[in-house]
Amino acid sequence: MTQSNLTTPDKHHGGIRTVTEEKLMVAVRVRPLRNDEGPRIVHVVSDKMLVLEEEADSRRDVLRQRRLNDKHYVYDRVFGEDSTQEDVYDTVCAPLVGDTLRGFAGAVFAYGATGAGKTHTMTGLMSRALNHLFTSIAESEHKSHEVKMSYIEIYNENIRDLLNPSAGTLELRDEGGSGAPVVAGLSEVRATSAAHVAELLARGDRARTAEPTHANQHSSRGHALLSVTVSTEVEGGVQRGRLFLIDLAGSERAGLRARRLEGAHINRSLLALGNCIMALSGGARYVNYRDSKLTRLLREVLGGRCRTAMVAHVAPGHAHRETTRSTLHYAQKASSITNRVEREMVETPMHLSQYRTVISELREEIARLKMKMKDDRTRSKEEHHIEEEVNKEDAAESAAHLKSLREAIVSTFKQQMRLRRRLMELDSHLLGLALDAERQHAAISHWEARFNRLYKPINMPGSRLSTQQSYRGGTGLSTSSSERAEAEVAVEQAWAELAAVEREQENARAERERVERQLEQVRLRGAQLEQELPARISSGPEREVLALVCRVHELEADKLALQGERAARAHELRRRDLALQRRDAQRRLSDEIITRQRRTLEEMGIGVPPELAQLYELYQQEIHASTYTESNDIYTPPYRLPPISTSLSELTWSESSSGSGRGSSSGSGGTLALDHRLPRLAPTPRPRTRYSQASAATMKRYASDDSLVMVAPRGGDTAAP
Ligand SMILES: Nc1ncnc2c1ncn2[C@@H]1O[C@H](COP(=O)(O)OP(=O)(O)OP(=O)(O)O)[C@@H](O)[C@H]1O
Repeated sequence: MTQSNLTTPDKHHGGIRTVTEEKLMVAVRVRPLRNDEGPRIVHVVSDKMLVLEEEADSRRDVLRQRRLNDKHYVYDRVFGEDSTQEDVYDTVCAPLVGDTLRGFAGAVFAYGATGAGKTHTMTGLMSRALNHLFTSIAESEHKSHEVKMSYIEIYNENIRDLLNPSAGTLELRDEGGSGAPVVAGLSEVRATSAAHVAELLARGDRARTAEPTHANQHSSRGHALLSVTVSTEVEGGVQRGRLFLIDLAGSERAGLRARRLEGAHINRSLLALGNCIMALSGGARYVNYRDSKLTRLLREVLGGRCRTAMVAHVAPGHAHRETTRSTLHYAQKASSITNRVEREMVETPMHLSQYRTVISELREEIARLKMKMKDDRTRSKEEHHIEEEVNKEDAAESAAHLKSLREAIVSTFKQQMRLRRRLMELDSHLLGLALDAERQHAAISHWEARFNRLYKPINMPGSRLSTQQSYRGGTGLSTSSSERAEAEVAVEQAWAELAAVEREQENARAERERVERQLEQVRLRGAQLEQELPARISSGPEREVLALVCRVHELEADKLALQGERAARAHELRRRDLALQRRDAQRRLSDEIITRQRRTLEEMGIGVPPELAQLYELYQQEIHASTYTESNDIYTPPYRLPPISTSLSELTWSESSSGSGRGSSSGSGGTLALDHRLPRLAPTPRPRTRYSQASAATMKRYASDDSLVMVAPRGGDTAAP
């Protein structure tokens, strides 16, 4: 990454912020030649140059013509076939890890055709980068680092959470203001050690979509994006560094029918990426990132404040000439992209009410100080000449004392601000922890709902032992062993996370109490010092100093007000996301309960009481109305209540069934036949939006899922027993 420029004052933090303009670092890695790829056409000439052999136009003077046609490419770095994973890591990635710890954003992305070696490189980089990160943290003087990671896959333009694959497809939302899109509902896992990270990565890699292609037996069919965030408490806020490691899917020409859609999506997103690279390299003022989810997500990496490295991959054999040429061309274009790299310093997000309290306290302080100045001015007019006479000999001593008093006031004010800030950080941290805990509870409930379904001995919710045992001991439902294993891992992980969160909550509360006590002491001291002021202030310059202190208070209050609004918005978004997830989980659970109840009624041959039938119908309509809207961008339910089989709707509720202890009563005996039929469902409307299309597909899936379809009893038009 070639650096140029410049250092600017950091308005927000009173310090110096370094802003550098840097070119994207471009490296090319050539993987070893395989037997089935024809002769070698790529030759690494030096660690910065390679040559692509071109075909001669005629058979005469082949050698000479080749030499003329051969194309030389120069990059920041070229890795030959015998390069090791360490070589690539040390050159490309290691510097970015150091930057991440210092609050910068860095990214490495692997580009190239299918089978060219992207995943090979990125797997090596990911594990090395995270190990390096934890080693550096252990050696660092700052002990307040927090590492969080998320891992997603974009496959067929759908975003999946590789650390929580059961969450389904996630939405990409544009967050107002910052411009950086947000993946709603994405799990950010707190990573505690290198071993923990290795386990998370392995889990994520297993969840990736891979299939054989003509060029690669284990081809990754989606783009994988690993994001690691390191937050470090520093004076004045939290410094946040981010590292993105991106393994792009490889384009492929094969026309296999089954892979056409997938290929189209991969090519579309890579084309969009290529277009962005071309636009950025040409210095275009407008770059269209919106053509694919990949480019929307990579906006920051390509044209933002990120220090970025691209590792282009090529296969050296003749069979891949066209794709190799195209990769080398894009890589060359990419080397002229420049990013404006900045250290990211974020004020810890805090709840608005916390800001309000501090702001009103500051304003009170300002008002009090102003009063003092006024009082003093009045008094000094009246008493000025007397004071001058009486204290002439003490003037020098008084000035020195006043100076130290002023310094003590400013210093206690600074201490107060630092402690208040710390308090707000801790409150915010506690809020975040509460959200984390909720998230873990939601994950546990999710698996409970899937595995402990309804007709088994009920475990007390929240009981760790019972939940964990239920996965080991069996639930009595037929679930595959791989699903059970997945559940077991997920639940254990969630409980472990929850325990860590609870420990952290205890620590944060203890720390909060300590800071609160300190703050009280400092405030008392400040109040005592201010008591001395009216009697002491006698000169214009001293009054000016006091006015300045007021101004500092005012500015601090305004700044906090702005931060408060921003933080409140971010917090509200997070809260809504979580609420949506929970509603969705509750809805799914209700659907499941209703479906199973109806199925049981049917299997046992019990008719449906009319009131219940009406409720079923209302529920069905309600679900339909709330999920079937034309522009429902925010909430796409992954499940729909399955359609009720027509024959079931013709079941009647029979009074006579009460004799066998199954039915319930109303009216006179006998079959209530047609008057109390289960209401028919409203006809399924034609899908109009992509969401409703997805829902229609989901309905279809339900209909073909044996475990969920309700089958009416054989024979007979009505099923009354
Ligand atoms: N530098 C290398 N040294 C040794 N083997 C390599 C190297 N690069 C790639 N390979 C091997 O080549 C094969 C294809 O590599 P890989 O899966 O990384 O390709 P890819 O570019 O990620 O392909 P796709 O886009 O289809 O996922 C793998 O078997 C991998 O182990």
